[in-house]
Amino acid sequence: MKNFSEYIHIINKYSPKESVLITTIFILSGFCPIVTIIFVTDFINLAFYSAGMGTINSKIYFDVAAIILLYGYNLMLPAFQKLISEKAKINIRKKYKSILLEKCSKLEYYYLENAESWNLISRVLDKPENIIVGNYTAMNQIFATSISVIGLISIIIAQAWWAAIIIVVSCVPLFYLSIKSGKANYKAKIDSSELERKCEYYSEILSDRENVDERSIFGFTEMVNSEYRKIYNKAFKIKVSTRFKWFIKTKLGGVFTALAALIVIVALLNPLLAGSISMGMFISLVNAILSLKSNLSWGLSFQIDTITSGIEYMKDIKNFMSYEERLHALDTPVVQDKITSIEFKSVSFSYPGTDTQILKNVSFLLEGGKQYALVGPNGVGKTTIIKLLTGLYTNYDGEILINGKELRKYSFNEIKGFFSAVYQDFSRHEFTFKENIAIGNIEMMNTSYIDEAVDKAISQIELESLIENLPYGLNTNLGKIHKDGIDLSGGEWQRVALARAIISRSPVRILDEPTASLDPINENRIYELFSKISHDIMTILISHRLASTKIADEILVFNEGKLVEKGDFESLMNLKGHYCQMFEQQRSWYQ
Ligand SMILES: Nc1ncnc2c1ncn2[C@@H]1O[C@H](COP(=O)(O)OP(=O)(O)OP(=O)(O)O)[C@@H](O)[C@H]1O
Repeated sequence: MKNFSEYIHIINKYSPKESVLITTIFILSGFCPIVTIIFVTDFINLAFYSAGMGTINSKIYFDVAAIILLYGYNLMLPAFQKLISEKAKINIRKKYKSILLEKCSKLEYYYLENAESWNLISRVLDKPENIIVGNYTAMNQIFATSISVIGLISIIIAQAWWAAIIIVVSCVPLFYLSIKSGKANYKAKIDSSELERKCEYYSEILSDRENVDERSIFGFTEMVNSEYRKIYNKAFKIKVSTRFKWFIKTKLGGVFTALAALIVIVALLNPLLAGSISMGMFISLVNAILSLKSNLSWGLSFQIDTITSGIEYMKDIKNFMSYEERLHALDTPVVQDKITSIEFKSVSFSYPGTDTQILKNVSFLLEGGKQYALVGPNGVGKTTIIKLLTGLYTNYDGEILINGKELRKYSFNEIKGFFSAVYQDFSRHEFTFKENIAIGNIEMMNTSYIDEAVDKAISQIELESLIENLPYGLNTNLGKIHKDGIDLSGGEWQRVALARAIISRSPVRILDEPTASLDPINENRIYELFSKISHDIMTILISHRLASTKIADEILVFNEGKLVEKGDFESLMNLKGHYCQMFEQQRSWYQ
């Protein structure tokens, strides 16, 4: 019931005018059948009377006008209601969906990496406006039908009370089946949503510009296409077979209601023959019962079904809203002036919901102003260390100290203030060239200092010649969504990401495979530039190209979640351990 009223609360809050209009329309339409009975009865009685008298009673014109108005209202109702519902949907999309999106961006990181919670998040964010307005409309429709049924039953009770009971009782199986159907349909939606997301992914592979080269060179279009069709059919079957099964069941339930309506119509013949109801009343009651029957057996089951699914959706929303948030997740980073040390003390870590220990009792000390490199084979936990360090996961054992203070004692925006980063899958923002760099320093972005800072970052990463060739210089839109957008090469995008990291005032720079898209000459140049501008800054570089780690003050070598070696290049080479072996192997490629 609480979930049920939540819809009313949401629409009242975010689209109050439309909610009042929708309710008014439906209340009026609920009274329509009863008022129609009154006028149709009067009209038929007057028609019979006029025929008997041989003269038309002028009151009949008033009845005709009222009946035309009522029919007109019923005719216009769907279009009018659709118009208002669309407006309500726009409001909900604008106001309520942005609340859901904001919640999403505040969530603890593990919800985004966990498949189950990610499925729920996708369901919740999938067009909430349609579900919310659809449910509110269905509720009002049921309210309107209830008004009509109560009105009709009150009239019928006066003629034959047992007939009214038959109508009410005949609705029970329909109600029951509709509720079951709504639950089953929502469950089918949950089951099919994961498959639908896979379909979306396959369709992206088939249509994205980014995938076009691989698609044509490997010729996997048909393979992906057939996989897409297979999964689409599976999802379609889950949804359609459930819908079909429950459609048949609810329609069978509707047969009860139809039979009951016929029994009541036959039963009303008695009072008609006994003269206790007029011919006008009989005809208009039959008319009303028939239209109510189709309303009950077709409309009502659909509305109950919608509401039951909607209640399940509201449970999802509640679960989503109860997901833990990261405090200060949306706050701008607190500028941190300096870093003196970062220390991992016996840190062990497993990703939430998994048993595998990714980091095993890892300890090391990093000092401010120095350059560090984390190296090791794939999957040994290098990026995981960065995730812990930047506060994305806090469920580790041991201690992580930043400037001597345990990381969990900092607020999230304080932690963010320590770091700037260039990740392996760095972002390619569809903004202008200048904005792509400037967002690295949000605090400064809207001040007059930003132009100077952007220019400095551009010159430090030596991007001037690239900008000279752009049609609007720094104001050129980058990416594909803008009509005049210019796409950059992978290496050029990566250098823009590096400039973004440089403009940030944070004292620790994380470079996770930052030069993977650069040619060797540019890569070398970038590391030289970085070391030149990084005197009072700590740099943490993750790289598989071991030549690039030579410049680091200290190299930390990881294997199977453990720190196995550390030292500068010379000492690690002399040690002739893991690092030396990997380095020699890479060197042999070039000989
Ligand atoms: N969200 C997650 N949930 C569960 N396991 C994860 C998650 N993210 C990463 N892992 C696992 O943690 C291990 C370490 O991953 P990590 O990305 O830290 O390795 P890495 O050393 O950076 O590897 P690479 O050099 O390939 O980038 C991997 O086995 C990976 O499968």
